[in-house]
Amino acid sequence: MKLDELGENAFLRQLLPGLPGNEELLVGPGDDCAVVTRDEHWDTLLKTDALVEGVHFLRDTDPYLIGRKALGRAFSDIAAMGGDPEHALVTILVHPSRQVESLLRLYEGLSSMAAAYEVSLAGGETSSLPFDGLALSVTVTGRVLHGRVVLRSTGKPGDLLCVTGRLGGSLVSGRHLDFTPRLREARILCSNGLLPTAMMDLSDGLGTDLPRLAEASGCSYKLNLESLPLHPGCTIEQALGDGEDYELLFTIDPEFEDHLFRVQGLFFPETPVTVIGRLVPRGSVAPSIPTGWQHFQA
Ligand SMILES: Nc1ncnc2c1ncn2[C@@H]1O[C@H](COP(=O)(O)OP(=O)(O)O)[C@@H](O)[C@H]1O
Ligand SMILES: Cc1ncc(C[n+]2csc(CCOP(=O)(O)OP(=O)(O)O)c2C)c(N)n1
Ligand SMILES: [Mg+2]
Repeated sequence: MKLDELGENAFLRQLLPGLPGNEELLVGPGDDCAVVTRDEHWDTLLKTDALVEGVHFLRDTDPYLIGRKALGRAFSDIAAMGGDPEHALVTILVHPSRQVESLLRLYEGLSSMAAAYEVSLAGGETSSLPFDGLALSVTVTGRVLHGRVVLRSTGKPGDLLCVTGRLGGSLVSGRHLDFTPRLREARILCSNGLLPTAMMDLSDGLGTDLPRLAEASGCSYKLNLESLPLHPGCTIEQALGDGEDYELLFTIDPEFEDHLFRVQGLFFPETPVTVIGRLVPRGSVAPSIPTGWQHFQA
């Protein structure tokens, strides 16, 4: 069977359950990052992410922005676990005809994003690609306080569904190349006595990622489409389907709603938080909403 007949989700459902773990692996495939034990204070987060010409950026995209996006995407996943990034390794696969200067500029982008969060670029790998193109793979490690990691799978029926920022139009606006990973907001949400019950980042679009969080948490969901925080000029369909918002989708106990907005107003008033619905017991009919991005879709 070909991948485009199966689709990304079904392929991963087939692939992931058989993979080996070990005693130190606390959270394996299925969440934004893997979690591994470190010491009595910290757990380690592991993330790898690919960026491919023609899929995530175009041939004429400024390489500086490609570099920033490559690392920013992985940082967004670290944020979604309630952690902080520490080190990065970068693999580049590139056709020999490409300009050296463009790769150096790509590394300026990587370096600027790394430096902004005091992350080391600790090494990587370079290989030639036997056909025209450029692909990058970024692996990032991070840390999270021992026992305080926030998973996708721990939301409870009744919890409020919340998003940071605004949604939609990432490709047409160019925002998919120029976003701030929500590390600061996630850190604040995970301290200050709030601790989201579940969290993930929005890379494939709310229409794909919300059902993933709900399913992982063993819940269904109610979504108030009118409440979605749209980027100016965007439609509800775009907010659900465009993807690459790199915002946080998280759930909290409704008891903490007032506290959430006090904390947001005090510590990150520039980033809105919006309640967009709630988790409900599984069995309730999930609304049918347009889905977002899936690799290998024909
Ligand atoms: N080729 C693979 N081998 C092992 N695990 C994979 C592979 N591809 C994806 N995964 C795992 O599947 C889950 C979903 O992947 P992905 O959609 O890329 O996550 P995210 O949207 O958070 O970046 C992740 O936990 C990831 O580790
Ligand atoms: C040239 C181009 N076409 C389409 C898109 C839109 N797009 C590409 S990948 C993607 C989804 C996110 O990428 P993925 O590799 O699935 O990230 P992950 O879920 O693994 O974090 C979207 C919306 C784009 N950014 N650039
Ligand atoms: Mg994806």
